[in-house]
Amino acid sequence: MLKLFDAQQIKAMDTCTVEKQDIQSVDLMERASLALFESLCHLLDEDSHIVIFAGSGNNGGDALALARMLLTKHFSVDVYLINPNGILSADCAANKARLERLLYINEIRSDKDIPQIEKGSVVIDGIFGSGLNRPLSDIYLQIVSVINNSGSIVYSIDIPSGLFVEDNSMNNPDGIVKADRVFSFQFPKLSLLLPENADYCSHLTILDIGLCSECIDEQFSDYSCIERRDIEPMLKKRNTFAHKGVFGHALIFAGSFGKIGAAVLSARACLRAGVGLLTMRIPSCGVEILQTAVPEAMVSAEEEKEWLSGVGGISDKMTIGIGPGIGLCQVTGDLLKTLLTVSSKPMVIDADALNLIAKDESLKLLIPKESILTPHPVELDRLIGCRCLSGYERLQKAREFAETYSVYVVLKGAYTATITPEKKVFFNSTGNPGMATAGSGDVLTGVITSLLAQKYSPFESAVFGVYLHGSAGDFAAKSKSVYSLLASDIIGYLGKAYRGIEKR
Ligand SMILES: NC(=O)C1=CN([C@@H]2O[C@H](COP(=O)(O)OP(=O)(O)OC[C@H]3O[C@@H](n4cnc5c(N)ncnc54)[C@H](OP(=O)(O)O)[C@@H]3O)[C@@H](O)[C@H]2O)[C@@H](O)CC1
Ligand SMILES: [K+]
Repeated sequence: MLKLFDAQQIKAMDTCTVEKQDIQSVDLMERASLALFESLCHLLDEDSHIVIFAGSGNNGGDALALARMLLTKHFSVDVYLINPNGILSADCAANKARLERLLYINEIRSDKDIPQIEKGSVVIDGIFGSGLNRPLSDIYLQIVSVINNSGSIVYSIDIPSGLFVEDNSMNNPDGIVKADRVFSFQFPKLSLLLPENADYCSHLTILDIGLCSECIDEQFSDYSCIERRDIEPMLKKRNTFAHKGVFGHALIFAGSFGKIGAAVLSARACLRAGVGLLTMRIPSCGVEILQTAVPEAMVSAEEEKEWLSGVGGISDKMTIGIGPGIGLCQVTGDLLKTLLTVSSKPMVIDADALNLIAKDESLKLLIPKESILTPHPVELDRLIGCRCLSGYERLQKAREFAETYSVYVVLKGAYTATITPEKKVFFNSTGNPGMATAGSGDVLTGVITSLLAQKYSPFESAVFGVYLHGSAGDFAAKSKSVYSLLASDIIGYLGKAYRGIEKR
């Protein structure tokens, strides 16, 4: 699991590593720059012209060390050191001295010194890193504007200059470098996983710079990234003598007139994710459709033709999922209230079930503890009753919600975040933009309900389900492309996603 840290913690681990490994901080900078150099070389052409912008802190120091390394490979390099106050960090000054022996360093002290960037150049952005402590102004704004308007490929060191590590709600969007790729040292930075910052980081590479693991373990963090090695041990092996009764009985409430497709998708996904038995509670208009499309599912037909109004037959043995395509009818809201009242086991709540809860405050208190709620950002905003101005704010509000109601919130997005009742946040690392398509959420509900029915804990059902869903989506995108991917394709690749987890 990759932990995510704030700027102070990063500094503390830096200092701790230098102490524990008995090295100088400039040696750690050399190690970081070497990791960057090796990774970057794969992306450069022999005749690339490289324009490096270095700031006065250690991010600038990294950039100057990188320039020296690129010269050893005979790249054409221009270096601009932005130093309006004439004060450099010690390690930046050390690297300036080393580089000066090999290359003339241009210094930018006023706007007259800002260069035009030659067309076709590759820009390295080493102006500010995790030490940024205020939005950019003056000369820095002008330099960022020149970089962003240059049409060049831009690679940022550690984090795009001008972007804060965590909260950018009060930042100036014009004062942030737009990077084609960010090479982040050791850990991703929280802000790079939030949707409002998508323009500043098209691709992300994490570089291992050998920070001391003891120093990392000492630092507490509420934020982590889930990796495959965290998921693999969760997979429950199947016993030779297993029968369908062992793998749980899911009961999914889904569909309304015109939205029976949502029920079909969640049913198929639930079965493909391995549940033993599945009952679909649907309005009667969907019975033939569902029985034809998913013969493996049982159907509990609602008396109403077009929407759900009654809970039907439920038992304690069943694991409930509710929401895909159910609509917002008052009678369906009443059904949801009854269901929340009579159930004490965790359930999966999605889509219009979340919107119905948002409409009736009293329902929130009825949600069984440890249930899994799977909102997209707009559904989350409705649920908490306010329009969040940033992904960062939304994440904090979702954490408060998860704690207040003792539930797991799966906040869907490019890096879907599973938030626990303890307010811990686990970002997912699989998935792709092709999955931003109709029905993708219905598939996720089916998968998570399936895992919960198979006795995965609510935490495992959420993080494993999200990982599996994303991984199936990645296989689907490889075959169908991100443009043509359908939610049904995700279901089709759930088996391959399982194989991927089971392989090693
Ligand atoms: N993680 C690791 O272990 C390793 C980290 N390493 C690298 O170190 C980087 C962090 O370095 P850092 O702490 O020196 O901060 P960095 O961002 O370079 O500069 C901060 C300086 O800028 C200033 N300043 C701030 N905001 C400003 C503004 N808006 N406008 C103008 N000035 C502003 C502020 O000074 P101030 O003006 O506040 O006095 C301060 O002096 C990190 O990102 C990574 O690249 C590797 O080398 C080794 C391993
Ligand atoms: K940077």
